[in-house]
Amino acid sequence: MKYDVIIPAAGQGSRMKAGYNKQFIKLDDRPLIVHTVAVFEEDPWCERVILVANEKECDAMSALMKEWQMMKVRAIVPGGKERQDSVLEGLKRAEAAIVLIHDGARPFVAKESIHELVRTAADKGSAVLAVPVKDTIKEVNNGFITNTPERTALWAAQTPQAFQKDLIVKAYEKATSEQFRGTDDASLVEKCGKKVHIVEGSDENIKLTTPLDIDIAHMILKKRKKGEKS
Ligand SMILES: Nc1ccn([C@@H]2O[C@H](COP(=O)(O)OP(=O)(O)OP(=O)(O)O)[C@@H](O)[C@H]2O)c(=O)n1
Ligand SMILES: C[C@](O)(CO)[C@H](O)COP(=O)(O)O
Repeated sequence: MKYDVIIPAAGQGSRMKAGYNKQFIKLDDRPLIVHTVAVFEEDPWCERVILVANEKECDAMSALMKEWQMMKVRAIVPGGKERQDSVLEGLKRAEAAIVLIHDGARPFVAKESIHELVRTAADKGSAVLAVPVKDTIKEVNNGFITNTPERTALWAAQTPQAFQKDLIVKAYEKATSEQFRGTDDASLVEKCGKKVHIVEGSDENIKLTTPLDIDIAHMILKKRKKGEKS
């Protein structure tokens, strides 16, 4: 089952406080973005990788992809102000009937999860990886708790998020015309009144967001080298 993947990597990485885009942080021998792209380079189901980069970093990304022989990277396109703007630019270059969208900052997604996600999206239209929430979540206003939602109904969305191409293109068109802003891609499809399916992911599929995540990433890499399962 074939798919294209859009990898938005055009953020600033401001919460990482590295002083430069976190995509270039080295984890063992390779920069973060190379770890992420390599997952798809090595997946026979993946046809094309469309990488979205900061305008000023397109050349640097291109040099990295050549250096690490990431042959499936067919386009490196300049991104936009927010993640949603960057994904929209990437979507213009997608060709396959199934399109995945995956954060450049999530290098540890498992191939088995990707395949289950692709199968579900091909069958049902759209699917996202997610994990059940472990903490109790509070809604807060002006420093006071206003609600404690029932935890069994709460899941934390991850990426990849997978869609039939026509569906996600239409969802992005509608969001653009209605100026709707979502923090993930599925929320744009939900806005169209379509059902999005959940595929249970893994706690290892972290998004490297703050400095502590770098330590966690090193721990995951070490564990994987030893061949340990989570
Ligand atoms: N304008 C943007 C903003 C984000 N992203 C990408 O979307 C993914 C998830 O976003 P996040 O982890 O929030 O990254 P940043 O926006 O870089 O981080 P921060 O919010 O801390 O600046 C990242 O791979 C990031 O590069 C993007 O392509 N274009
Ligand atoms: C898409 C996402 O990774 C799902 O968890 C997340 O919402 C992206 O976060 P961002 O801070 O909006 O980039």
